[in-house]
Amino acid sequence: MRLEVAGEGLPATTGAPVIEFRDVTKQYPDGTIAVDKLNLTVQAGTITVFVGPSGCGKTTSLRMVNRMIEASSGTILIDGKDIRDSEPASLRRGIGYVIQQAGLFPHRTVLDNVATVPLLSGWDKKKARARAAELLETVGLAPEMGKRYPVQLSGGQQQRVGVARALAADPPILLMDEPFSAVDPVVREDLQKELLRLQDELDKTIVFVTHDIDEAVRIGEKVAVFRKGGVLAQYGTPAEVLRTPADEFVSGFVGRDRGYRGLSFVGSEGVEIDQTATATIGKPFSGAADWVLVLDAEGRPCGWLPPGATVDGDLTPDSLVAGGSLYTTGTPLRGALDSALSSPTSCGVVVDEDGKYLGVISARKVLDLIENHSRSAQA
Ligand SMILES: Nc1ncnc2c1ncn2[C@@H]1O[C@H](COP(=O)(O)OP(=O)(O)OP(=O)(O)O)[C@@H](O)[C@H]1O
Repeated sequence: MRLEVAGEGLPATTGAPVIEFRDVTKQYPDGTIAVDKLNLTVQAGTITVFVGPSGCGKTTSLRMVNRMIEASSGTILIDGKDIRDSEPASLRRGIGYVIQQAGLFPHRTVLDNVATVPLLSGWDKKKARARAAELLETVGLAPEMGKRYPVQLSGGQQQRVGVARALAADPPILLMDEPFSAVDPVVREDLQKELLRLQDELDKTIVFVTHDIDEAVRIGEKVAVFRKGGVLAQYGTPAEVLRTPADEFVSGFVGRDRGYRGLSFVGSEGVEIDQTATATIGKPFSGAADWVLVLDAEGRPCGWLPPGATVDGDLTPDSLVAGGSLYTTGTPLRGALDSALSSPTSCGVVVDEDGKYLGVISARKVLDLIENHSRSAQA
């Protein structure tokens, strides 16, 4: 039986490889040119994102790497070796494949879904299940989820299982085709963060397809923007694509609000931090006319005390209004804006790397910095 699971086979032990597309074209039998003379190098151990509008050849490009689709002309090399010199089945042993909706087997438990690849590789059941359980933990799923069937999981959980299954053979390459597009934005952001965390640990060469530029710049170390006809419009770091779009098509695709997106790459230099009134939890406090930021004994922010709130004796967490997100100094400016906008006082709380209070930053000041930044970018 041929199972549609890429990455099947024996564990691969080589490090992260380089993938090179050299003059790769794909023309379908009906004459459609899906990919047109693609030249691109996916660097070892990076997450490279293929992004572009629908029908621009992203999926075709991705599937040519594991030979689910054969190129019409040109060459794809993995670590310098032409993929046509490997049997598709053996090639796919080193390539995990994750798709939208996870593509799990509905009649197998989650654990058995993940164990599929090791079992196919001849592992005994016990060992394969132990490996599967380990992988569920790696992708952030509780062990008891292993007993469930896919339909009993949320979309986000199913995607995690899909990732665990693709990782089961420890393939050095991971191909991910719109893996997170069927889940809601909050879960999607969680999955993106999780993928970045995983990649820190695993060091794979990952090619990730999406039509969402926000997703591309969030997770990609390199971004390849495709246009209709399978033409590569620009290939660069997210900052390069956002700051200096190669042409009208890319700047249109990246969008008018790219100034805001670009903040992800602007450091916090020039951010002025102010001080605000603070109080400490567990200590006596009688209230104040303005907002007061409450810290724990170690100096970490716990929340805000509203103006005019009276406290009878020691300050307790019950009397606090939850703060917004915290902004860690030295991280990109976008976090400062998020922090200011999510704060009940419109002042974001700035902390050091240990999470200890340093000061506050007003939304006004962040917005001024954004304006200066976009003026200098335009210049
Ligand atoms: N089997 C096929 N036969 C003919 N044309 C095809 C075939 N598969 C894809 N195409 C065409 O090739 C082009 C590229 O398709 P592809 O699926 O690679 O694009 P995509 O960028 O991944 O799109 P999407 O984001 O919508 O998935 C499209 O015009 C598509 O209609």
